[in-house]
Amino acid sequence: MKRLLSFKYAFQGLGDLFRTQPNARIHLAIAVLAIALGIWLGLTTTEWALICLCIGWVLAAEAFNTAIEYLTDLVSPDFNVLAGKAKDAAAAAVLLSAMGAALTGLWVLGPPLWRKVVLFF
Ligand SMILES: Nc1ncnc2c1ncn2[C@@H]1O[C@H](COP(=O)(O)OP(=O)(O)OP(=O)(O)O)[C@@H](O)[C@H]1O
Repeated sequence: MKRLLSFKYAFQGLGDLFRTQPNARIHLAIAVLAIALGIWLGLTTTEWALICLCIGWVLAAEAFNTAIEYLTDLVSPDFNVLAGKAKDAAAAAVLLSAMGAALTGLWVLGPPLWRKVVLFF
């Protein structure tokens, strides 16, 4: 029962993430687009594994960033240089993960997409 409850709390966290964080919603929309493109392009198993890893990685970074923002606001509601640095570092983690995912997405989806475009014309 306790195990089941921890899943419930995790899903509560997911709900809060997508309700309160516009950036998480943007990343989710990009993930849905990448999955739709992947289905259309007929990716291989390995390519799907890379896309799934990237999606999980970026959304997890968003969740950690949100957790750090909440904790920072709790611990330091007033201006504090260290609080700012903590939030900036968390935001940098999201940026780095998104840049890695964007490059991987280009690498995996780019060539088959290009072939489709060339075949079309
Ligand atoms: N308590 C604070 N003390 C000092 N600087 C802060 C503090 N809170 C926020 N900042 C600065 O303002 C920036 C924006 O903080 P904010 O809490 O608005 O995050 P955000 O822009 O809403 O992030 P996200 O868009 O990822 O939700 C931080 O990255 C930090 O540089």
